[in-house]
Amino acid sequence: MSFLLGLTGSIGMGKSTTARMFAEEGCALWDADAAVHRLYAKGGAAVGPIREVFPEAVIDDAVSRDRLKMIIAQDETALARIEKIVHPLVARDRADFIHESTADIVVLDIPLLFETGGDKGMNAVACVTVSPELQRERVLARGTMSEAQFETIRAKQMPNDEKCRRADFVIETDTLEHAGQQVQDVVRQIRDRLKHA
Ligand SMILES: CC(C)(COP(=O)(O)OP(=O)(O)OC[C@H]1O[C@@H](n2cnc3c(N)ncnc32)[C@H](O)[C@@H]1O)[C@@H](O)C(=O)NCCC(=O)NCCS
Ligand SMILES: Nc1ncnc2c1ncn2[C@@H]1O[C@H](COP(=O)(O)OP(=O)(O)OP(=O)(O)O)[C@@H](O)[C@H]1O
Repeated sequence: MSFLLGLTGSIGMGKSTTARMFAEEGCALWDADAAVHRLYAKGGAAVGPIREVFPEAVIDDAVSRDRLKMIIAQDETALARIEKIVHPLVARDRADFIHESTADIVVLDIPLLFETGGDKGMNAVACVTVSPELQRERVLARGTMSEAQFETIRAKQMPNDEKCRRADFVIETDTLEHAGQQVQDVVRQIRDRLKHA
């Protein structure tokens, strides 16, 4: 059984970038957002259940994220109803990945790890962090979200300092070089632990 390292952090804090650094160190990588993309795509397991609740969110047999964002902006109960459909499907995808993996360390990139109680199933948790100013700048620079959408998502997430307090490792994503050094250090510590276990 692989060592399960949860990787979390608030929106735009650098999870995906840091996750790729873990993959470069030989860890297997599972990405919750990528799982959601597969579930929403044509043939994905979320398409049918979403269509039943929000028929207007499905275009060409795939879930439209733009439509979902419009629905969420107009109806404050919508996100919770979407989550109720999506989260169990994501959990199944993750369990299958862990079951099939042969790597010594599996890194699970999960934005809502603490919010959904997923941290309990991990051997350790790493949290990425950066200043709120840089976070905002990075998210808005992507151009995929308005300021209001960013604030809605951020308000729903556990504050980042609390996530960092609860994590076993904190990785500061101020520069790529600094983050890379911290990733190597975390991997070294875990492999040392596995050697002596
Ligand atoms: C709201 C949606 C349509 C926005 O899509 P979009 O492509 O613009 O953004 P993306 O999915 O990359 O999300 C950006 C970031 O927002 C945060 N976020 C996304 N969904 C949620 C949520 N339900 N609660 C809190 N934060 C969230 C995460 O940090 C995520 O990484 C999409 O995120 C969605 O369908 N969310 C519901 C499913 C879900 O709960 N996903 C979270 C991972 S399991
Ligand atoms: N260590 C770093 N140094 C400099 N820039 C970084 C670093 N990590 C991430 N970034 C930049 O910050 C932005 C957000 O990073 P990334 O997409 O990895 O965040 P995320 O936490 O996965 O986002 P989300 O929660 O929205 O999915 C990107 O533009 C990325 O290039």
